[in-house]
Amino acid sequence: MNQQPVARLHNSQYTGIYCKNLVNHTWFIIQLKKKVRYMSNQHILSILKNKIKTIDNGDHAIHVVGPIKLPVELDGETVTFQWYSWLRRDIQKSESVEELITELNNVHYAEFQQSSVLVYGDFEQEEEVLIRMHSICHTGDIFGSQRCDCGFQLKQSMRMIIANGAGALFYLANHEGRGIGLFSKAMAYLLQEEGLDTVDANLELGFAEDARDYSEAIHVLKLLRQAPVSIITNNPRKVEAMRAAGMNIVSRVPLWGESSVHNEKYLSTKVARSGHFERELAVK
Ligand SMILES: Nc1nc2c(ncn2[C@@H]2O[C@H](COP(=O)(O)OP(=O)(O)OP(=O)(O)O)[C@@H](O)[C@H]2O)c(=O)[nH]1
Repeated sequence: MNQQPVARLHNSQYTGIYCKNLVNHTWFIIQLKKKVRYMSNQHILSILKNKIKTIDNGDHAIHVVGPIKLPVELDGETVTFQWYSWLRRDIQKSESVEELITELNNVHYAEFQQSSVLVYGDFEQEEEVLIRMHSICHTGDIFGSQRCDCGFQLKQSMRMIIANGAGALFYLANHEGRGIGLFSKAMAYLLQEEGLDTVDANLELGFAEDARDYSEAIHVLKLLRQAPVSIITNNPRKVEAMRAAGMNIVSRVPLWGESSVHNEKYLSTKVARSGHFERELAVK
């Protein structure tokens, strides 16, 4: 019988070579994975980096992401806006866009609201543009509550901007209940059900009548456009705030909806106590 020569390895030799190969192989896979991850990170970064602008305000930064194409259904038609969102971060140390992106999943941003702006047409260059600084209203904008005119104003200002050919709708997420927050607004509603008006309800709860701040939105507006704008509002304080922040407001365009049994008191209190312009007054 022919005996085939068998090359035998001692166990230890065999295990040694096997381990060496395994180590080489594992090292190779790890390096490959690292490289793929690095390349994919670089790719992801290159997609996002060009779409993020940072406004450095010394103690805080405002990161603005966009434009992002947003087709919106309005009155049975699809209208395309360019959407931007922004994030304010207090600055401990200056932070690169890469660091911001890498950290995104460590911070629970869904717990905090972020604001938006919907831009229509050539907002930067067009001579006459309309803007709306819209304060978030969970009940009016989302549920269609008739206790206020917010839902109507939101949609109507979009229509007005489209009809004008260019403009921007700022949706200000930290303005709920004129700055008191949703939970407090719910309590203000309960007090209103007992006869208090909107102003007294806020005051009784220990808040200012109107605690809104427009500075962040104004920074973002200035990033998107330097030239003068017209503002859609019935609220002279918005106009004053914008002018005080150095915005050139050429005119104000009013925005009144229908009054009903549900919002009558709310609308009349705006004029009687919050200084809103009356419906009849000419545009200023
Ligand atoms: N505190 C409080 N806030 C309310 C009430 N009803 C609506 N709001 C909030 O009021 C804000 C809208 O502000 P308004 O005073 O209606 O209008 P404005 O923004 O000052 O003025 P316009 O530009 O003319 O609309 C939204 O944030 C709503 O959530 C209410 O009864 N109490």
